[in-house]
Amino acid sequence: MDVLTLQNVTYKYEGTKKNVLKGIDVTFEAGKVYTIVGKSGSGKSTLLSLMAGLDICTDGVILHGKSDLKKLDRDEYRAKGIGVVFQSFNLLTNATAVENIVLSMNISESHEPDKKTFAYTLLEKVGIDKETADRKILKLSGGEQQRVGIARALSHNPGIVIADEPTGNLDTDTEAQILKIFTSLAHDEGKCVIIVTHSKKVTTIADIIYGMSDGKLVQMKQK
Ligand SMILES: Nc1ncnc2c1ncn2[C@@H]1O[C@H](COP(=O)(O)OP(=O)(O)OP(=O)(O)O)[C@@H](O)[C@H]1O
Repeated sequence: MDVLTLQNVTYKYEGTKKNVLKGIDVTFEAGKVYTIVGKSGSGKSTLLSLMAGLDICTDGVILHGKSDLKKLDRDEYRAKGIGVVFQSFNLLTNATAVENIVLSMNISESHEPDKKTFAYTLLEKVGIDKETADRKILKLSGGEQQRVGIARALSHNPGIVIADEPTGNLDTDTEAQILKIFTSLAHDEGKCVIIVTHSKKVTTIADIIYGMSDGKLVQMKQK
């Protein structure tokens, strides 16, 4: 199933002259892991921010299923359709892991009857036990924080998970553990997982690798 389709997507930052993205055509399907690689400044994060509904393209169309992101309620799309994982985790450091998840569920107006129990279950799924879930983020390791970041992205059960350098701050072993979670989300749960990365290790889990070069996306490998 196609979950995200980009047709001739072009983007220029306001007040600048140069197109950062130049006519991108690509389809992302459910159940697959995609990685996007490319030099610094080639436009990867810009592309992710458009797919995450944080901005709209200057030209072209992005479809979520059959719905045009330009016409959709993008707040709703961000709250329910897509989960985002950041390199720097972006968690509330003075709150506990479980509080971070519950807060995110409140923001996305989750209808889950018992949010706290659901949050513990979600955290357990990504390898965070109850004792760790009750600790403040500041007292968790980088790998644990990223697991919480993934659980938060999953808290509204999105069909698409996008991640910007999700293992950039982690050691090799921890990176491998986090990558297992992403693989399982795609292959066992049918989510569409899109990861921007500079890490060779991350590209090894990809079903499809795209290279971004000067605002254009080129398919490099398909399993
Ligand atoms: N807010 C902005 N205003 C103007 N230009 C911007 C803005 N943000 C990014 N750019 C420019 O857009 C281009 C693409 O940037 P982008 O962050 O998408 O690249 P990237 O491939 O993600 O790089 P990196 O790997 O370093 O994160 C760069 O030339 C950058 O300078």
